[in-house]
Amino acid sequence: MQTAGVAMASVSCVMFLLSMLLALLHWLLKQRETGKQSAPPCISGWIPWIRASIRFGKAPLEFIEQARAQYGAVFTVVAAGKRLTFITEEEDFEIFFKSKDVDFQEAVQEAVWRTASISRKNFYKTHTPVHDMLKARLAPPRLHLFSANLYNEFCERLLYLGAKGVDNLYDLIWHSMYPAVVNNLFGRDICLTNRCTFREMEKHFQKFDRDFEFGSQLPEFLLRDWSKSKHWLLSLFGSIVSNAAKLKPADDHSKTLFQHLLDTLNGNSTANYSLLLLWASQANALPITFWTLAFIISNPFVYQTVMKELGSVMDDKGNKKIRLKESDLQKLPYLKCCILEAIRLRAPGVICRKVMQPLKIKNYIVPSGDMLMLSIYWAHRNPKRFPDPEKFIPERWKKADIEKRAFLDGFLAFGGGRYQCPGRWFALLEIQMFAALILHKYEFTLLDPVPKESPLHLVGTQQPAAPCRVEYKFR
Ligand code: HEM
Repeated sequence: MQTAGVAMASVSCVMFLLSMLLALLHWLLKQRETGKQSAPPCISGWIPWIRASIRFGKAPLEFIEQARAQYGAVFTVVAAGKRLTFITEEEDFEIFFKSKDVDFQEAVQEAVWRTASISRKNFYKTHTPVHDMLKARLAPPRLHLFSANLYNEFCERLLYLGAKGVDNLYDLIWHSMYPAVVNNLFGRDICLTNRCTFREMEKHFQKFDRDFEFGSQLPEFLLRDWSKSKHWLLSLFGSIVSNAAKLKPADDHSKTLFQHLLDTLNGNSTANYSLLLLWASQANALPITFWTLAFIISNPFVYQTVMKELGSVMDDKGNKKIRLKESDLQKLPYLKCCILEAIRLRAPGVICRKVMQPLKIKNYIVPSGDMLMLSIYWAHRNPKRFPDPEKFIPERWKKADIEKRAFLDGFLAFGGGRYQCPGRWFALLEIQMFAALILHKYEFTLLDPVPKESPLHLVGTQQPAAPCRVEYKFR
């Protein structure tokens, strides 16, 4: 009787376990089915994975557009083991900038560690205060604190160009603009910007900038040259930081942006953040200045219109010392339209956020852990927003209220949301001031066609794919 009872109990126990197992199996199958249905199309698989990675790595910008045409508005690329989910339609961009289920800091933290050796702990402690300080210090009401000094720095650098010459336009901009802006933000000659020591710093910074994207993703031992330049720059900033601490002015208005950065960091990762600030302030603004000047000089009607406008604000002898204040720049709206149009055409390849909770986009569920990617470069080629999108048409910006610092709808070059680019107003100031001064002082002739943009990089604005020589002489 007892044994029969035990046997019955064991059978029902087994039955119970079996039914639980079946239920679990059924649930798993269902999950797989719904998962399959709802995740965005994924470009992966064994052979295609390698092929996708290689194609993606060789010309990532083109790859995004081809994948969109083939797979639709939302798709995932598995590249170098990471899931990157792209959204390409404007109606989905609000989720990217505003959803609480996506995160900026989680998206960039690893890249910040790889490029500037800022630990996760230090990053979370300091990132938001640094961002807020930069946003406040570089806000429009404070730009006049930079402009007089920036003007003097630019004038001095332009003296080195002499009365005439031939040069690659990109190099010419680099050598004139980079030391001037670094002096302006960090303090005069504090970052080796005097003529003798500048070349070494320039060499390391250019190497750091060129492979920044790879450095942000790969271990350093795979990028020996890049790593050498990174550590050279970090150790340079190590000594700059300790010197700067001794020279700190007490008055708030006399401090450079760099000194405000040191105050905010209070000893945490100071050299590391200084390197990131140097990179963020140069990596996009310099190529955009190149494109602005190249587009203007190569287009006779635009060039003439810009020069007419400049003539109405500055005296017409380029080699005389003229003054140009921040308020004068407001009298140059056409030049500003040219800059904004150049930024539209050469906007950053992608920006990203990390998905923290499964995210519904269209009929798909994007799994947590994915990187959500938005290509500003392609968003700026939406013909509904920007008719004839590939053409350089400064006139399209007449519709924007430039005086009130409003951009055109659909223009996203500076990102958006909580961590939008804090340097955007300073960027527009420096590019406009530099372009006004150099165009007023020199007459330019292009010796090469305007090059195409390099398809290699996704992070930041595009660099020219080939040299572009110009001849310049005093007006
Ligand atoms: C035309 C020039 C520039 C362009 C197109 C540009 C664009 C951008 C973009 C797209 C982002 C990412 C925003 C996001 O993900 O939503 C960014 C971030 C940033 N930009 Fe700019 N930028 C420019 C110039 C500058 C300048 C001149 C500075 C400094 C003086 C600067 C400082 C920064 C910093 C510090 C960040 C990181 C913000 C953070 O981590 O919180 N940028 N920029």
